[in-house]
Amino acid sequence: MTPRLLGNSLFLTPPYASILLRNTPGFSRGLTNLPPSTDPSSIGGMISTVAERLGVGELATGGLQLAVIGGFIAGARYFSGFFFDFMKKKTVVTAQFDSSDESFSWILNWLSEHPYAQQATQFSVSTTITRAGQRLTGEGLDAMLPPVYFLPAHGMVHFFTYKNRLLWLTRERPQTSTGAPAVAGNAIMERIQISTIGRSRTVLQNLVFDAQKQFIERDRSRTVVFAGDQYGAWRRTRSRPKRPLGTIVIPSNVKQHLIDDTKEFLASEQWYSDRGIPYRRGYLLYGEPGSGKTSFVYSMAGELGQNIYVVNLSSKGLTDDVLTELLSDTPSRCILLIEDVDAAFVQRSRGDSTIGNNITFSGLLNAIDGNHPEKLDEALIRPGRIDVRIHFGNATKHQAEELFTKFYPHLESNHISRLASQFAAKIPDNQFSMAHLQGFLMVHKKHPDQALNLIDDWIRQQSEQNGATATTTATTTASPAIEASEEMLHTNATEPLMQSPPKTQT
Ligand SMILES: Nc1ncnc2c1ncn2[C@@H]1O[C@H](COP(=O)(O)OP(=O)(O)OP(=O)(O)O)[C@@H](O)[C@H]1O
Repeated sequence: MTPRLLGNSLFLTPPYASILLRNTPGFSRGLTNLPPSTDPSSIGGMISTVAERLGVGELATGGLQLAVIGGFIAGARYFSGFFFDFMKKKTVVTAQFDSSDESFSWILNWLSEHPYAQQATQFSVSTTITRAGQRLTGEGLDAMLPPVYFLPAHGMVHFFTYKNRLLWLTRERPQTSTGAPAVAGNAIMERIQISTIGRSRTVLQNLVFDAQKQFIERDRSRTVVFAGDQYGAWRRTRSRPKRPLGTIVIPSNVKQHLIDDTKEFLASEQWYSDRGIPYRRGYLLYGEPGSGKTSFVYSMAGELGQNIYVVNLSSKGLTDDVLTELLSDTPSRCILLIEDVDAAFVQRSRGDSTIGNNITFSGLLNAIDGNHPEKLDEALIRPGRIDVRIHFGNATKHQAEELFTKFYPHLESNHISRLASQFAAKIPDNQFSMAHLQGFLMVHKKHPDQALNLIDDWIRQQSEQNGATATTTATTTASPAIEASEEMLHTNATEPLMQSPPKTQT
């Protein structure tokens, strides 16, 4: 191999030239062993001639040859890469999807349903479709089995067709300049690139829109839940089948009132805008654990066709700034679910300025109000922040009866309503949470008669256990947090189940 030939091949076939350079270990050694050429038509010969005219010695002539050839090759490599990129830009369109973005999930979902992914011989198997490490789980057809997604494998090129066009795809994990895997959030970043020949990007754009539509379609019958992370970004965490409101057992007048209230709110954006009032409505759900507060929010989300954005005030890493960032970044229409708000009341009543870990009460108000410092001294519960308060208590007899009936929908209605009223008659009012009763009925989910026969024993057992717990609690000092929160709950326990401050709209 002579430098001249190599030089020619570099310019004539750019892509191969760079491979040649990388894969020819003897090349540099061969170069250093080259004697100064005497052929005047070769590059070496030309250099020798120039060197002779300049009166340079033989050793120096060899060095000069090396320098010129080295420069020549470096230049050739640079220009070949440049040329290759230039040609690629002119002839290939590429769409890139990073796992830090929502669109990555659309593409993965689309790919998992594309015939190519079903037939590919090199494929990866996943039980989740991840976006920056966030799991989309629990979406299998069978609730007991996780879903399985078949996806094109990493680190290779996959060819497939879309609308009669040949496309190719690569899936890779990008690296940082130090060679470490790039991360997005707390997960290793992934990148998908889809390319096709041509200069028009219409085909790739259509693919993206198809993928988006398919993804949204899948979500239509589901409620999608996003959680705020410590960087102030919303991450999709899961989607759940919509829970019908009928499965939530609370007084029907309250339920209906809330449905009407929220629907009216959703229809009055213009009204708020005309009066310069912030377009939001706050609902405070408070009361006993396991009384259906969270379930009710999810059902309302399904009923209203809204997604849920959850911030937990006790989560680590949540600061005032992060909270403000999150709340200012919610979509114009959504349900913002702020969990553990009681932490705010409890610690404020103790005189603490911080809630949970790193956020302050004023920071919370700030974030809710859209960052208006002049409102900081106002309490959290006032119309405009919290417009409706709903108390969720332990199960009443009436709720127990309804829960029982809903548990056995397949049984003959007269029979089941007779059993249900007998069951309810045995349940003491306001003693057990709905979650607790649900747990008992789950054990007898196929045997309502058995449930009725065993409920007395269960109540006795629970009362004994509770008695033991109560004694233990009485002998230990209750934490100030518990005392304070009790105070607040008791104040409201005598109120009707739902209270609504005077409406702003008349
Ligand atoms: N009123 C209710 N109607 C129907 N199911 C209920 C009701 N209350 C509780 N449940 C059931 O009990 C379980 C727990 O309910 P949920 O998580 O909604 O309670 P919660 O009030 O939000 O509790 P916590 O305050 O501890 O978060 C759920 O499976 C739910 O189906």
